[in-house]
Amino acid sequence: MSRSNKKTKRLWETRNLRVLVDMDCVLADFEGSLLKKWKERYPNEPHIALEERRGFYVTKQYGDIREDLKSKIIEVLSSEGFFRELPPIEGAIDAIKEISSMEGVEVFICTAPLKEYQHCAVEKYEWIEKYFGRDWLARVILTRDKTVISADLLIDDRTDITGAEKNPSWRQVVFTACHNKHTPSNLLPKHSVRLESWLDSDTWKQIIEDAKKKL
Ligand SMILES: Nc1ncnc2c1ncn2[C@H]1C[C@H](O)[C@@H](COP(=O)(O)O)O1
Ligand SMILES: [Mg+2]
Repeated sequence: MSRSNKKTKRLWETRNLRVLVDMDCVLADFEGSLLKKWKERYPNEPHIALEERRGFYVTKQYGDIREDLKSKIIEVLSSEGFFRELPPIEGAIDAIKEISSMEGVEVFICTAPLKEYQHCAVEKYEWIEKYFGRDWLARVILTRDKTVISADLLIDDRTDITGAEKNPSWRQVVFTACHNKHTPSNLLPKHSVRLESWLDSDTWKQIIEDAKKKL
């Protein structure tokens, strides 16, 4: 086979590695910001320190303390500016830009809006435009069912993702967050790997390279 034919063959045979990246607790500091705003809004109510957080839904853990705290937490989460003002998680923006510039890799931001979507959905777009630029708006997937989205990897903090598709095409990279850091590895999704921090670039680069080899 001639050199130019070989190149053509490679172009036909390879496809991009598709990586979905979650926003809350992966790119944006949802939990830290919620705790800060909760204490400001309700200084006389009990709060749950990040070290004490267990289980994905912060709303449930507050509701377990006292039923009415759940609706108060939802009020803070759904208030104007909550999602727009979330600070980025350390190293996240640079890491995602670097992953997306890697040869043969495409990145989409895949995030679930609150059912109280009025501010949340719009502000998620504003946040992405602010930190990634306007071009990235074409890479946003807003869905409450991530199982139906086709990809190779999903980087997400939630450890019990379910939906209409029983066998999602992606393998999960469990991003460590306050609510899942104590979850033992036997309770993590099948075939998942953990990523502790975006600052651990050796690990995320290895995960991407390993996934590329499996294409
Ligand atoms: N830890 C959380 N507790 C309650 N609600 C949460 C938490 N993390 C995210 N959320 C909200 C915010 C989003 O609108 C949806 C799902 O977020 P996602 O990070 O896309 O799974 O739930
Ligand atoms: Mg999340």
